Amino acid sequence: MGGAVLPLVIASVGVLLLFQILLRLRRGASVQGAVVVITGASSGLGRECARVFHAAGARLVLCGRDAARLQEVVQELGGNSADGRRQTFAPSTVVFDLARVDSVAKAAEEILKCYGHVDVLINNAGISYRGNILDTHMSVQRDVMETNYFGPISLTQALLPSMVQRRRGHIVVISSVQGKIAIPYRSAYAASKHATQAYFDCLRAEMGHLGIPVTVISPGYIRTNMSVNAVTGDGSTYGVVDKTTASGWDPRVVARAVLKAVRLKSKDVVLAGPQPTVAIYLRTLWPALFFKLMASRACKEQRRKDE
Ligand SMILES: NC(=O)C1=CN([C@@H]2O[C@H](COP(=O)(O)OP(=O)(O)OC[C@H]3O[C@@H](n4cnc5c(N)ncnc54)[C@H](OP(=O)(O)O)[C@@H]3O)[C@@H](O)[C@H]2O)C=CC1
Ligand SMILES: CCCCCCCCCCCCCCCC(=O)OCC(=O)COP(=O)(O)O
Repeated sequence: MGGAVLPLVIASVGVLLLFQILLRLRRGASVQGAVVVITGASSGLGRECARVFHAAGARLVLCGRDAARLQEVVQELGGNSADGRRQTFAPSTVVFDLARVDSVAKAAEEILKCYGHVDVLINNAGISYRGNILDTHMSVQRDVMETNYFGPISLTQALLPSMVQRRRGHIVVISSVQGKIAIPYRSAYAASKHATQAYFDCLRAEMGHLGIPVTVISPGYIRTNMSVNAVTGDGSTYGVVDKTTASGWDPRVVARAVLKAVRLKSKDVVLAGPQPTVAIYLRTLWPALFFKLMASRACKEQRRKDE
């Protein structure tokens, strides 16, 4: 009896590893010719997603606030072309400000006019924040919420009816590790990402029977301009490249993971190293320790600021 245990364990581990390898090898559905809308496509992760989805043959609608910077991306990606392997398409652009929620419905109409429908909406645009709660204006808390939460959900709700009608479509949102754990001096940002996680989890459940998948992607730090563009407690721009951002993941790696998640119709994906991943589990399994660690992190950061 005892002699049979070891081979059984080895066989089980082998089957599990094989299963993992097979999971990794899955390619999922193609995005060739699919209409993919990307918000925040003018820089950072959105721009890399534009490159990756364009190369995969998607018909892109790129969104942002700055027409000139969006055009730069269009120029870089080039016009329609076809080689032996794949046809690529010149992207369209739609310019609008997600924080002006009343303008989003009109933007959605413009987006729909590009190709008549949307196959994949990637809610990527967002802004971060740096500040302590005591010194943060309520207007800043609201503004971050408008850009990161109300804007994306307005766009989603404006595009959903046409997806429901076609019984086709896919909603993706770029949240953050901070949609799963809250860290000190990020109240506005973490709150907006927690709200995002909750809304899109509800949407996934409600869209399940209609066959419209919802994917929430939660990256850790990514090497982009996000810390430079972050807003502070008084509404001014932070303007600093944080060490954590500079040493973050390469946005190309994250963009490829976004494409993979779209192809596999994944539900919830965390793209982060061991520390943030462990922190997410700790928050649920051992909250008291997690809160202690966050309090000590807050003290350390405060001391650093005081020095
Ligand atoms: N960088 C990081 O460490 C991480 C980033 N993320 C998430 O990734 C996403 C992309 O951020 P990232 O690329 O890093 O940052 P960037 O600052 O490089 O890009 C942000 C993009 O969002 C757009 N944007 C900002 N505000 C608005 C608005 N009001 N209306 C329309 N578009 C807007 C910007 O467009 P423009 O200014 O040209 O109008 C820009 O294209 C965000 O949702 C962010 O929360 C998640 C985890 C980590
Ligand atoms: C291996 C042992 C680990 C023990 C775990 C201890 C807990 C450590 C806390 C780790 C906190 C991680 C925070 C990660 C935050 C993050 O990745 O945020 C992503 C962003 O959205 C970045 O935005 P920002 O504006 O904050 O730069």
